[in-house]
Amino acid sequence: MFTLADIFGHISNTIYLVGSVIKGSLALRLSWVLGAVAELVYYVYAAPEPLWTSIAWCGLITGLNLYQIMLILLQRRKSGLSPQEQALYQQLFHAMDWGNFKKMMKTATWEVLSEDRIVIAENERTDYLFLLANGAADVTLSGKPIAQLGSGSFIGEMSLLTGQVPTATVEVERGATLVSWPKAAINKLQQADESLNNELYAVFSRDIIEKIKHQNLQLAG
Ligand SMILES: Nc1ncnc2c1ncn2[C@@H]1O[C@@H]2COP(=O)(O)O[C@H]2[C@H]1O
Repeated sequence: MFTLADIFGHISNTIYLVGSVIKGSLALRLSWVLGAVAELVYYVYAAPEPLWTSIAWCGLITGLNLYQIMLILLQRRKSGLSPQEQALYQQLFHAMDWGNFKKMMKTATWEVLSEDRIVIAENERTDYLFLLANGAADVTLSGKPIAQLGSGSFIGEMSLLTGQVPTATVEVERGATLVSWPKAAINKLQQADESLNNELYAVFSRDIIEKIKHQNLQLAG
């Protein structure tokens, strides 16, 4: 039969376990705090007398992690970027300097599509670069499907790089979260800052490599 102390011991270790599986330093720190608090209760009731040395260690671990959580939250607030933008940075733009990414995000517009939308049509000049932050899109050429795009894919980066007309038609599915930039704003940033320009090339290269890898798998399969 479990005693109250046993239950808190198990709760504590379950929290540590879950916290270790979830990605992200904030989740890990939170699990350390919650786990240490549950462990502290365990040490109060596990023996006839509270185990003061272990309780003191739990208190110290809780305090240090609370301090680190505060630093992470302060850093996030100072960064001036929304949690969505920060997630985008971690996922796709980490090759870019944080300040340059912020400059890019200033010219970006976020939108959740209420219906399917053709954002780029083959051979028709477009004034925008898109990023599918979340959702799916179909790429067609002369009406034939050639690829499917998932979260984290750029749309229109090829024509932005070549200066030519778009190579395909892209229809984004309803419910998708789309980020868009006026190409003129991106070009202006590229011309004003060589490092930003190089970093953007690195980001696009990664995207195009992923597309080629995906295409290769489709061709092979
Ligand atoms: N084979 C492909 N796989 C994935 N995406 C593609 C493929 N061909 C074209 N695209 C995307 O469709 C877009 C059409 O406009 P762009 O040529 O500017 O940029 C293109 C890419 O973003």
